Amino acid sequence: MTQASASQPPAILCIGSVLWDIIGRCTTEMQRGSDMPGRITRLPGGVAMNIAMTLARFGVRPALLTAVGRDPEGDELIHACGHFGLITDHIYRSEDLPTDRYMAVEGANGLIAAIADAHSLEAAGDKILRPLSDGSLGSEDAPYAGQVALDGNLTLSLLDDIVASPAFAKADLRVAPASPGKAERLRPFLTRTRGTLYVNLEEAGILCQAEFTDSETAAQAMLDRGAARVLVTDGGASATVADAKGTITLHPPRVTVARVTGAGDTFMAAHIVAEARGEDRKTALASALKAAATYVSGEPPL
Ligand SMILES: Nc1ncnc2c1ncn2[C@@H]1O[C@H](COP(=O)(O)OP(=O)(O)OP(=O)(O)O)[C@@H](O)[C@H]1O
Ligand SMILES: Cc1ncc(CO)c(N)n1
Repeated sequence: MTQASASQPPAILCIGSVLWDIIGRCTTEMQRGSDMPGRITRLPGGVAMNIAMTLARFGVRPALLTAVGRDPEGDELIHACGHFGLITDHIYRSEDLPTDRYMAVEGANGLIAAIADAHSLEAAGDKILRPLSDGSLGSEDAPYAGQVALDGNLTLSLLDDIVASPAFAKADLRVAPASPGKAERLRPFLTRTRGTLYVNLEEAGILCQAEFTDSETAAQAMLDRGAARVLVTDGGASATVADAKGTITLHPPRVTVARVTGAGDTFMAAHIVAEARGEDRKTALASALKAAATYVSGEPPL
């Protein structure tokens, strides 16, 4: 695997959770208390990692900013990140914090339950951002001016610092909630009118304390609450991009659904890449919808 030279800035930074996903899968339906045979896998995961891996599939080479322990699990995770072509040089390696983990149980009836243990990421706090001030990726005089994908596993207080920090003043911030349960953490992006938010209809509802039935109404409500720019997706139904220039709503192509988990990450990564290619608002939205629909249909994206 090739290593990026120190002088070559990464195309995009992915900041947030990078951890081991431990997923138990069972092919029959499960309920609370079920004890079933199945398969248990361990894979690199975390929202920042998932976005980075998806970006890498689209041909860009992201750098990760996260906390990873100096334990054997951490060494293995760093090695796995390198295997996917991700830049790991700027990751904060903690002596005393263990590598984070996420655990989910999936039955034939979908996700039964999941626990995200991102305590080390939370405990590391702004230490993960040091490369943006120590000169390796940016400094006070020359803040990082590229694209940044942020994940909602960062604490509300760190997200709040990021939107206000001079280190991010020039960055093109793109934010995704980790889960509907953590959507609340994105509130700083509403109050500070900065960045681009990628949410599904449910997450838009949580952020606006409302219930929406279509992406356009949800996107408009997010702007009314202070968001600078927002993309709202709604599965096989419409998706909307909205900012001060107005709103555009398009539908994804109709596909047969083979898998759904990861559709949101694919949409976000494809949209970031489309805009980096210089596509206009409508074309970039159409590209992202098509890539995510293709992913959902089970074919490789693009
Ligand atoms: N049934 C579908 N038919 C066509 N495209 C789909 C379908 N479901 C999802 N997609 C594509 O994926 C995009 C994102 O889907 P969705 O709104 O379900 O995201 P999400 O809820 O964040 O996904 P995730 O399951 O990753 O959390 C949609 O805008 C669309 O392009
Ligand atoms: C922290 C965390 N890790 C992993 C996932 C799924 O990969 C998630 N939603 N959140």
